Amino acid sequence: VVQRSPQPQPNAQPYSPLNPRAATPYDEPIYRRDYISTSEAKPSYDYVIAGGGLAGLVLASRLTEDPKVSVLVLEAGMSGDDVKDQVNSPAGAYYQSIVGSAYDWNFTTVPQPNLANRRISQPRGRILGGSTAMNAMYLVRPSKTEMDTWQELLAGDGGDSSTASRWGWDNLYKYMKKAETFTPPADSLKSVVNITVDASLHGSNGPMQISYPAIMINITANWTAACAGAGIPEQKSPNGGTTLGGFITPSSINPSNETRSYSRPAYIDSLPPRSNLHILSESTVLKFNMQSKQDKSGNYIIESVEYAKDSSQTSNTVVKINKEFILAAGALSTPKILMYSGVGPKDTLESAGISMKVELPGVGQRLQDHMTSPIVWQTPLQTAGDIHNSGSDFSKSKEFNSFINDAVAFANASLLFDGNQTTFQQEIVASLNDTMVDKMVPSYSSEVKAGYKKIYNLIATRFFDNVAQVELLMSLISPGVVAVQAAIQHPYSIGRVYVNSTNPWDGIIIDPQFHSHWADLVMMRQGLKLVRRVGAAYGTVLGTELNPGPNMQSDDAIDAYLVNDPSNGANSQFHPAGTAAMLPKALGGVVDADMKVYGLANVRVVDGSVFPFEFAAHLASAGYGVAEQAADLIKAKSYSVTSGKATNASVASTASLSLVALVLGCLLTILGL
Ligand SMILES: Cc1cc2nc3c(=O)[nH]c(=O)nc-3n(C[C@H](O)[C@H](O)[C@H](O)COP(=O)(O)OP(=O)(O)OC[C@H]3O[C@@H](n4cnc5c(N)ncnc54)[C@H](O)[C@@H]3O)c2cc1C
Repeated sequence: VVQRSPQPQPNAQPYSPLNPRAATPYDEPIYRRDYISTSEAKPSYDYVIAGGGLAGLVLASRLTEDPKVSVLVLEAGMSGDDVKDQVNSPAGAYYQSIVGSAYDWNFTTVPQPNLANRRISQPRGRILGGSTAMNAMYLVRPSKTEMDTWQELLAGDGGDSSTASRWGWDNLYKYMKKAETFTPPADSLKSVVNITVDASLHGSNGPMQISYPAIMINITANWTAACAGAGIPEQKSPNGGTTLGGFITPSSINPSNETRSYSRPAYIDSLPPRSNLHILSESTVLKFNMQSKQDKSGNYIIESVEYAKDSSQTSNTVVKINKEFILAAGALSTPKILMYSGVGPKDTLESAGISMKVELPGVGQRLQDHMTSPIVWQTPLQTAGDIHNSGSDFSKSKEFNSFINDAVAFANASLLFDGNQTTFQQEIVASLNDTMVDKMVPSYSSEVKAGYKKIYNLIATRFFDNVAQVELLMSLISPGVVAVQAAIQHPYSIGRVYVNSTNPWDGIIIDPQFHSHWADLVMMRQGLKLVRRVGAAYGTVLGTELNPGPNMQSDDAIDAYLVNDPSNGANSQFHPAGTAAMLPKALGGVVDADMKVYGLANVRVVDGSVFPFEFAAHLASAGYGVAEQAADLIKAKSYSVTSGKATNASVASTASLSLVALVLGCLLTILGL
């Protein structure tokens, strides 16, 4: 085990708003005063946010920087105070995980026909902090090519080219950096493990702490060399616009106390009390209510939101909206709230018996996820799992509890096919036709289908070699074994989430249609072959291959393993996205570049639902960037239910200045001056 020298503790200092250098004051009850009980909730707020997860807490924190603005966060899950030690410990993500507990929504998909009818597990955080309280803490950004493609998609097909650039690389990168404070690894780690660091690619003054664990397992030392041995070049500038290559990625770890840095400690617990911010846990948002009339632009105005503690509550609690309602319930739950409020695809709402207010066919569509599967070897060397199982003093130390997997590599199609990818690519491009699209896309809408076709072509051409198709991740969490996963990054399969009742307490139906496009299985199979090449380059550090096993060499055998094996075959990497995509409406979009839901005057979606396609990255960094930018957009211009229009912040302040001038003028006249 390589250990880093002790980190300097931050000097005792008063907590200023979002002081990024402050250790988390998690244990100091004084900082809990933003959390209220149901009876303390006010009848109305300027902004009501559904979901206190990644995006919801970023928004709550940023919007209440203005003391004149009032915000209520409604979080379905519990606060998490009872499990804070489990959540705070990075290694706790493996050894005392809240996945599968009452703090998890414990979603599963419907049986997936192309995966031997397996139901695929989809954990999601049901706790303040959302999925950032249970995630694996990898900090990996999407690539410039992907972000700039998002911008391009927003600018065409009737989109707005003047606002599209917000979602291109330059701007989103600025906001991803705004969210973070980066601390480089200690020299003692760098001298053993090849970690390439360019601090200029990271933020230096944001609430999220981005760093490295205090210890790394020796096997990690050979990661980049083994990748190079398999033909994957080292990525020397990870997270700065390109991801292709092998590297040790930073994690969302607070190095001052070796704890998980996630949206709650970073954005809320580090705040001084704010009387304008109310956070209500154990409060599930069920639906929103809109006025019967449309405004001048033809959009419906939302006037209230209904929520309840649980299904035994006899009538829902209603809170009024002064300005806007923001959906931040995550990619699997945000579309559910839209649908139960009467906004969504006509056929879904009709068959569920929900009265349709706004037809928006893209709601719940475009569901995609990264699928992953490992090769597992025995190893004679010590793993984190061995240390954990030993029960030694070291296994209980703060240093060991900071352990987290962080060796990754991103490979494009030429690497996966050893330079022979052209035929595969041509077949993918050639297989796109209307018959295939009608079969693949579970929607009646020509707009949703147009979006699928356009993005499919971009993935099959522009992304094919310039952007990673597969991520490799090394895991050392189990005793006696090393696992390296291959996770497909740009699936061609597409699915949906939908509802089939009028009762919002009924579960969401999740059908990603995994592997419904033949190319996804081929890409995963090639990924596993590349993993074996990395394993071979590792040499004697890795012993016998346990899974799928040395006998499974043919394409058919690997495919069968991926399809059938319940625990090691293809499973979710837990990155669902796209169900309220930010795209032009003509491409099946649900929100515009302002994050406003088409057809609604004052509802925005700010969470992983808005990503228009899967990025070749873990999704949290992009999520923080999106939420940071959303806060600025809302601060600059937001809707007022009273005035019935959106007001520009500078116009608002000019208006209030004019009012002051008018009052002063009247006073002076009255006084005869
Ligand atoms: C097990 C796991 C491991 C992961 N590992 C990584 C990783 O290593 N790196 C990475 O970058 N990403 C990782 N991710 C993904 C990342 O955490 C998510 O992409 C990110 O948290 C999504 O942010 P969000 O704001 O969209 O949703 P969330 O963070 O999930 O927040 C949504 C919140 O809304 C609440 N909510 C839902 N419905 C309602 C309702 N009706 N009313 C009120 N509240 C509601 C939820 O309880 C939750 O708190 C992982 C995810 C999981 C589950």
